[in-house]
Amino acid sequence: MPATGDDTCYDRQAELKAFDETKAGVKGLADAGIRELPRIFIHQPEPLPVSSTPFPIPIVDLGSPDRASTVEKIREASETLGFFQVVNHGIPVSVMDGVVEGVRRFHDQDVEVRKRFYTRDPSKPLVYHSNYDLYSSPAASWRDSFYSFMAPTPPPPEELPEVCRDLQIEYSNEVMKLGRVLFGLLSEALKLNTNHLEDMDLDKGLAFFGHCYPACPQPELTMGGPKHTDYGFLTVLLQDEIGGLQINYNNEWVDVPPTPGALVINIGDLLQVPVSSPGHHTFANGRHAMIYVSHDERGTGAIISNDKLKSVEHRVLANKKGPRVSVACFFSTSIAPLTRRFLVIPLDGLFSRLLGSGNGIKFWKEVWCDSKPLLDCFPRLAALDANQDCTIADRVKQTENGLIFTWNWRRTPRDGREIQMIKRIEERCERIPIGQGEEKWHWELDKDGVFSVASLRLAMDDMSLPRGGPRISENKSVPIKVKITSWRAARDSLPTKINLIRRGVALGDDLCPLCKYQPESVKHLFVECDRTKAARGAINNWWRVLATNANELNGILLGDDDEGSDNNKKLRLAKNAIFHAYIWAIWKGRNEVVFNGTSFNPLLIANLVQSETYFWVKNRCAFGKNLSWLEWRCNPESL
Ligand SMILES: O=C(O)CCC(=O)C(=O)O
Ligand SMILES: [Fe+2]
Repeated sequence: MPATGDDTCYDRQAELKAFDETKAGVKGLADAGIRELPRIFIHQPEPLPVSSTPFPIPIVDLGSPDRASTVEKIREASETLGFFQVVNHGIPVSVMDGVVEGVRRFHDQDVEVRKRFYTRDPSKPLVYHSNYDLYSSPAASWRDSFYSFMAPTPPPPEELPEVCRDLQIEYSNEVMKLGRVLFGLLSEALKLNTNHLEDMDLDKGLAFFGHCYPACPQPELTMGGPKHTDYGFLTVLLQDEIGGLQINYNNEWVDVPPTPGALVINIGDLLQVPVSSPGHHTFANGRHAMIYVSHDERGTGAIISNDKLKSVEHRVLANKKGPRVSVACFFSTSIAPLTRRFLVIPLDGLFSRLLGSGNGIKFWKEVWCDSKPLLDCFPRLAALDANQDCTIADRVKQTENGLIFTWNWRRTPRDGREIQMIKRIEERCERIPIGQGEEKWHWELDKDGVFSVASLRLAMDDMSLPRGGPRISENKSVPIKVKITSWRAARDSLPTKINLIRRGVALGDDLCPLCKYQPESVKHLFVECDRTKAARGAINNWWRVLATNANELNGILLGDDDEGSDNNKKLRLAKNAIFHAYIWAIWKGRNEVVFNGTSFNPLLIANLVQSETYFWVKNRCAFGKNLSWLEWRCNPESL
């Protein structure tokens, strides 16, 4: 049995750090000729099977004169697979081959040269590292990458690595042109004017990623790239001849074999954006609402594809052959301060699902009592069920005397592990309020719980216009998603355990997931909990901004109500940003404990607050433009 993350004897964080500090990436391990994978790379077995029959990923000929049929093919592929390939796309083969070679050369450089680019600081013109989520993912992947934001504002060429700079620029320019063509076709596929998506500026921001998947000694134990969906609008992927990319189609992994001359195109989360029908269960995939706001930032919302186009899960297998090289270009708005006409609102936690009898939800296959489907958490047990497609109502019912389970196993479960797993599932079910009748989605920002774009806009206005109750901060240095979190904390509407219980959600206990000592209210979590006090202490070791002994949430920011004592506006803004970052980082850290079982580390919170606020001040405030990381760390008062 391979070692996994829940083996407490091993200091995973220390191993991750040691690996990261080599700055040599996975390539360094492969070059050293290691035979056995370090345990940080070992993944849990994947529950979904690999498809036994090859499934062709459609190839769309962009040179075809029959536009209607091209649009139709793209529509069909984008609505089902979320993936297609394009040929005759206008990018010369020489440019494609050139950029793959350039990326290969980058990763082949001497380790000392590579090290100079190795960083986790996203403000650098070129970021090179192994596993962007090294410290947060359950297992590291056998991949190194570098990336740059090539549009709307590319870095000065001299900041890009010499071995691939020209190719990176040339290829990105070509992808930008292709992007306009693709967004035109996608607009038509959505029955909109050809220019619709381009006019919304979806084609304006581009990130270039150069991935390298070195030869792996034990590919069956790890992944080249873990399963994920792409965050942005649209991805243009160029892979070399080795292969390994797979997509999840009907709960099977299907290969996307390399096709010479073709590019792989896939829909990202931001183009899917399902919000208008939150009752629809695919909502669990959609993490954001994209509101298109007209020029005065007060127009009506328009949702882009409203769940028509699919952002589909994919992964990359590790391989004994290698290194495999790929170039992924993402059109996205999260890049740079692209345009102020978009507001991307994170919807995590703004919807909560109120379960009915569970008649329409698959017990094993859909997300309902955990952050993943039970099939992913308990694949062995799911395989033992005589009907893996059963609904929640088939397996569990709420009665006056509590929950009644109706299991239907192929054979009697064995004592020991299997019985234990059944107990664990039953415990999870106990935490979820199973009711009667239909499922409902409760929209947190509306008192009736009903979602509409209008209610979202109203809530946004409510946050920004002068009315009673807490208002959303006007501090422009702070991103909206962060301000929403602190606004919700101030109006006591974050789903802490106490608030969930108040809303009738039956939880096992009401204890704070961090200290496990006091009930988790907003006030406890952000103000009273010793763990978050420690985080404020750690932040104060750098810059004394937050009170550790406050009695109320709005007493945390030191000096906030004594404006006269601090007449430096810049400092006031920066300190206020730290307050928002603190709330946001605590909530994020708390959710990681609850949903991913990670531990809460006050020092990491302090680091996150320090680095996030640095980027906000630097990128979002005119006065922060020339701020250096060193100044921010050593002498923030010098702002
Ligand atoms: O390397 C590949 O084939 C896929 C990369 C990918 O999925 C990504 O960068 O998001
Ligand atoms: Fe991807």
